[in-house]
Amino acid sequence: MKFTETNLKGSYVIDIEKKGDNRGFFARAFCQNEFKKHGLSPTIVQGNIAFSKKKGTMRGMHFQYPPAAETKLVRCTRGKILDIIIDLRPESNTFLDHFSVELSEDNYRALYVPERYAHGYQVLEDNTETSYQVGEFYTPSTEGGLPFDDPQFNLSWPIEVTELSEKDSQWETFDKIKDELIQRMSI
Ligand SMILES: Cc1cn([C@H]2C[C@H](O)[C@@H](COP(=O)(O)OP(=O)(O)O[C@H]3O[C@@H](C)C(=O)[C@@H](O)[C@H]3O)O2)c(=O)[nH]c1=O
Repeated sequence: MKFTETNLKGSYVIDIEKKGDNRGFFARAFCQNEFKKHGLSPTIVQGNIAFSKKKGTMRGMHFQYPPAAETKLVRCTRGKILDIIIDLRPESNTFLDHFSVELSEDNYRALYVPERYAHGYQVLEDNTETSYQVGEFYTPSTEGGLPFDDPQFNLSWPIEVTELSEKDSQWETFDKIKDELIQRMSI
């Protein structure tokens, strides 16, 4: 696996290294030892699949507050997404900066999202499937979110938004939750 740290410390784009033969290829997609060597948490407690029917569908921006903050290892196993993360660690030099990357069935790319980051993505093709492993149990009582179009972040989504959950249409903007977020994200 090839680990490339993004502009946001601790978050990584992970590419596979294919071993091809007459049948196709083989590639390692996760390894506890390699994760540890690069300083990534190797803990996985749940694995999730999300299927989105329609191009333009938006999911995010989501996070869990400590003590249930979670790492995510995100992959797009069918179709294509534009994935964006926002650094919500108050002590970080890149607090409130974001990073975006395209993940697709063709590029086999994964994104490792550290704890205390917001995460979201837009689906770029019909019938897109994401598959991701998380480092903490789903804990709805600690769930938080920000609007995908929060003016604070000026995120650049490539296409028109066609579908959004009710929950994701109701997150308060960063401006409104700033104090609470900084307090709860401080460790
Ligand atoms: C995330 C999650 C949801 N659910 C349930 C709650 C609800 O009934 C249904 C759909 O949940 P949501 O609307 O939150 O699903 P979704 O909007 O796809 O949520 C996901 O979005 C991306 C961007 C992330 O980063 C993920 O961590 C996760 O928050 O599934 C679980 O049972 N376990 C889980 O881990």
